[in-house]
Formats: sequence, C-alpha cells, structure tokens
Amino acid sequence: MRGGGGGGEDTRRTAAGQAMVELQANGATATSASGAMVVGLSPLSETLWRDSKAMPGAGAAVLIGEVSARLTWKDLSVTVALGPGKTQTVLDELTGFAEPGSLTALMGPSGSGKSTLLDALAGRLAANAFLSGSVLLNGRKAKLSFGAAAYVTQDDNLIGTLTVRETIGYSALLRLPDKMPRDDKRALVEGTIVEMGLQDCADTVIGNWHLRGVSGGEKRRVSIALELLMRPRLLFLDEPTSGLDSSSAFFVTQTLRGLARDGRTVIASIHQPSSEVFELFDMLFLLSGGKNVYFGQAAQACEFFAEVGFPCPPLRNPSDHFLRCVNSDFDKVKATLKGSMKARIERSDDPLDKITTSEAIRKLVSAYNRSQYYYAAREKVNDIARIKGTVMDSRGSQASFLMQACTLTRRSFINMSRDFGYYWLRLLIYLLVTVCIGTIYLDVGTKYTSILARAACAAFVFGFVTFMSIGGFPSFVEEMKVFQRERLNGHYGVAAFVIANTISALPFLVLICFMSGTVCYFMVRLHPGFTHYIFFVLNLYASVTVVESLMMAIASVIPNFLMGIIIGAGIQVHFGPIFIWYPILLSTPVVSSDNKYPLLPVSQNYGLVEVASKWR
Ligand SMILES: Nc1ncnc2c1ncn2[C@@H]1O[C@H](COP(=O)(O)OP(=O)(O)OP(=O)(O)O)[C@@H](O)[C@H]1O
Repeated sequence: MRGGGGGGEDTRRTAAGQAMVELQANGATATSASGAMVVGLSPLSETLWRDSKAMPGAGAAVLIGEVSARLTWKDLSVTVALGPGKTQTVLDELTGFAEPGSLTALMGPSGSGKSTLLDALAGRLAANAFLSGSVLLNGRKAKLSFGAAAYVTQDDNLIGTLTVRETIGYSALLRLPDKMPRDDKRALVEGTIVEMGLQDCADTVIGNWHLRGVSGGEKRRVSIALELLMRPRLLFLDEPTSGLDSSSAFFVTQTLRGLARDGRTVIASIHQPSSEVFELFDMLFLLSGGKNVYFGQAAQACEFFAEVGFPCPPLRNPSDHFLRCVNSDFDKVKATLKGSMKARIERSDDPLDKITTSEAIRKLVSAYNRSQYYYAAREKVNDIARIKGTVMDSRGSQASFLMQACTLTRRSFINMSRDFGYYWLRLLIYLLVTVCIGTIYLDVGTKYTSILARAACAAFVFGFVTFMSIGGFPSFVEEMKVFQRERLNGHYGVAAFVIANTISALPFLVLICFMSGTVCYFMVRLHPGFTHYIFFVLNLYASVTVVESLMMAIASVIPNFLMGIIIGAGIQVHFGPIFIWYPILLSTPVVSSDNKYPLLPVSQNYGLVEVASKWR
C-alpha cells in the first residue's frame, strides 16, 4: 500500500488515530503499544521507537501523533521585487500538502519556481520576495525558520579535511544538549551513519583541493545526515540528486524514501529524475512558470496527462515526458529546426508536435484546475488544516554557548592543521621570504647610514608578511560557506564562530610570526635584547592579525575568491599606510650601539620618525 499522502483517504480521523493508520499503511516492522505494526523503521529509529514507548504514559499512537508534521499550503503566491516599480510573480496560487510517511517531489523545468516553493514552505524566502496565501504546519501558522524543519541545500558545504564520522560527530556536539551523555551522542552519530548507509566511508575525509575524498553521492548523504541528527519530522531538500550519476541518484532517493517511511515528511525538488527514481516518489507537484500543472500521486500523473491528451509514449521515462510537456523552451528549439528534422516533426503523430508547448501548458493548467486531483487536494488541505496538531517549535541547537565555542574551536583547529593551504603553505613562503630579506640586509649594522636600510628591511618584512595573509582567503571562503549553512540551519551563532576562529588561528599566527620574525631578527641583527626581539615579533603578530581579520570580514561580505582577493588587496594598499606603516615607523628599533650619535640613546626603542627628527 502506498504511504501517506493519497488523495482519497479517509480524512475524518483524530490526529493520533490518523497518524497511527498512516504509519500502518506504510507497512510495519515495529510493534506499537497497542499491538499495531509500524513499518520500514531503520535499526536506530526502532530503538528510538522502543525507548519512547517505554516512557510512562506515552502510548504509541500518542507518540506518533505528537511528532508528525503535516504541511499544507493554500493559494500560495510569491512575488519578487525586481527594481523600482517592477515585480515578477514567481509562484501563482499553489495549493498542496505533504504528509508524514510520504516523499513529495517538486518537479518542473528550470526557472519554474521549485526552489522558490521550497523556500516559501521552509520560511527562507529572500528579502525581496513577498508571500501571500497560507502555509500551515499541523493546522497552525508555520514558523519553520531555524531548525524546526531541516533544510538540505543544493551545495554540499562541508569541511573537506574532516572525515565523515568527524563531520557528523562535531555537528552532534554543536547541537545536542550538554547533559546528554557522550556515549548516547556517539550512538546517535553511529546510528545516523548507518541510517544513511555511510558505514563504508565513515573514516574517509570529505575531500578538498588536495585530499581525495568521498564521492558526490556520499557527500550528498553526509549533508542529509547532518540535518537528520536532530531527528526532524519535516525535511526539505533542494535538488538532492543534482550532479549525481543515476545509481547515486537512485540510492539518495531511496534513502529519502526510507526516511519518509520512518514517519517523516520529506519534500524534495528534483530536476530530471530517471524512471527508477521517479518510481520512488509518492506525491508529485509539477510546476511550469510558477503555475501548478499537476499535484497528486506520482503513479497517477501518467493517467492525468493521458486524460488531457498528452499520453506518455511507450518506453519513455514518464518524468522526461512530463517535463517535455511543460517546458516552453522546446518552442524555441522547434523554431530553430530546419530541413529533415523539421519535416520529421511535422509528420510525427505525437500530439505535442501538433501544438506549441505554451499551448500545451495552458491546456494542462486549465485541465488540472478543473480536475478531480485539484478538488481532492483542496479538500484534503482543508481537512488537514482543521486538525490542530502539535506546535513544532524550533529544534535548533540545544548545546550551550560554551560547548558550541569549544567544539567549533577544536573543529577549526583540526581543519587549519590538516589543510595545507590554510597556514602551512604560508609559513613556508614566509620563511622563504624572510630568509631572502635576511640575506639582503644581512647584519645591517648600527651605523647612521644603516638607518634607512633598517627601515627598508622593516618595510619589506611587515609588508610581505601582512600582505601574504591574502593567501588564506580561499580557505576563509570555504569555512565561511560552512558557517553560513550552519547558521541558517540554527546550529550556532556568529559570536561562537568568531571566538572559535580567533582562538584556533592564534597558535598558527604566533608560529608564523615567531618563525619568520626570528629568522629576520637574527639575520639582520636588529637591536639586540630579548624585549626588543619580543616587541618586534609581537608587532609582526599584531599586523598580521589585523589583516587576517580584514580578510575574514571581506570573506563574510564577498564570498568569492577573485573579488575578495581584489578587494582585500585594494583595501590593504590604502589601509596599510595608516594602520601598518605608521606603527612600524614609530616602533622599529633603530639605535647607534657605539653611541656615536648622542641623540640616539642605546637603551631605548626609538622610532625612525623620532630618530630622524632629532638628528636633524
Ligand atoms: N529573490 C528573487 N529575486 C528575483 N528573482 C527571483 C528571486 N527568486 C526567484 N526568482 C526568479 O524566479 C524564477 C524561479 O526561480 P527558482 O530558483 O525558484 O526556479 P527553479 O525551478 O528552482 O530553477 P532551477 O531548477 O534552475 O534551480 C526565476 O526566474 C528566478 O530568476
């Protein structure tokens, strides 16, 4: 029996009873308190199920009723502001629902509004987009932002140097309550790895530019696993199969179907599924130009298209056929055809070749708005909306601020130490540069004539070392992408990230400044004395920290390698004279050790400016 979501089901049941029946409808493996069977549960979910059953007074039906998520949207429209007085209607009066136990696929050609619909349902619309109509979760106005529902974005923004197990483990520490025992957290992580079929690659790194890591399909599953950790009942996925080969796409979709069968509500936008993948969908929401072409059981879509006069030809993938019918770009393709190709189309029996795709879309939209599928969907939406279910409050991070900051510091430190391009490469280059500068100004001396040489040496050292901080920008950008994804999903806030990043970078910056500063200091033989040496190195450290912070700030505003580096370099050129060169000029130790120039006391750190003015 097909899970959840069917249009003609009995809708007059209590919330608990309904949930019970739905899970039974999905086939059963675990036995409920009332003796009913619940199907398709993963080993971990079975354990959770049994644990929950063991809770005093928590009957199975009550439990399922409590955690289910029923999402409905009615007459939902989204309009975006494109400029002064210019707007575009991206979604036009859409109505639909998603129920526990069902996998709903949002399909449509590129630009049809799939991502916008997903964002509207998940409460993540852009600032220039305006929503009208209603979105209800368990019969109440939905407040889905920050963690009540999980949202898996199209891009896998993961830390490439961590293994799959570490990635999921750190995510667990960042979000699970502090008081939860470590063993339980570990069990949850291992359970999630098993649930997502990641056991074989659990100890493989995700991969980055210099580390060969897991495959694209495995990366997708890691992204999904991260959102599954908190056991969300509602899961949104934006094109989870894009860029995957057919077998990986099938495996990912099968995993999603398994999650749905576990009593979750899963909604995914999918671009061009294979026929095997299409068969895994329970419900299909087909869009074209922001309009609803079909919403109902995926298995009945062929019937609807045949009724309207566009039957799916034998041996053709149904999803290819639907997308061929609703993609108006085919009109442009037809217009460019010439010669034999054009003649072949004119001779064809395919009803789609007799009319333009725009006409076909108009026909399909108007047929759908008069169809039984449309009325059944509206009736179902009204029925679901009448049942006021559980309020699903935010299930963002439950870890304390301290735990988040400590975990982020550890994670960031491990990433920095494993990523050769983050600091190690820079350390090598810094050493090379300071050795070069050291050989140019080797034992520069303390005569009056060496004042300018010392100034030039300081300028080189500080200039190169600070400017080279730009080299870490690509790694900052990668880390920033992970931060943005995690922040948007409610894992932690800005303060924890900034503190963690500052602390984890500190040892590397100190190491870089001490090593390159020491090489330069002793080769050039700057003013002797431990305090002068420390002063020189700390000065270098302060300058590098300022530029590192600047590059971090730029990465947060402009997350693009080229633009960020150009802007960072541009700012440094103007910013340098004020914040870097001036302090250097005021603090570079320049002395005359033979005390030849009485205005230069040996014991003090005179700055060049002061020295020059006094000497004059
Ligand atoms: N915030 C916005 N500002 C301006 N235009 C927008 C905005 N959001 C969506 N649009 C426009 O709405 C249309 C639908 O976009 P959307 O990303 O939802 O399509 P899609 O079906 O997901 O496409 P794809 O499959 O290519 O990702 C596009 O023409 C897009 O340019």
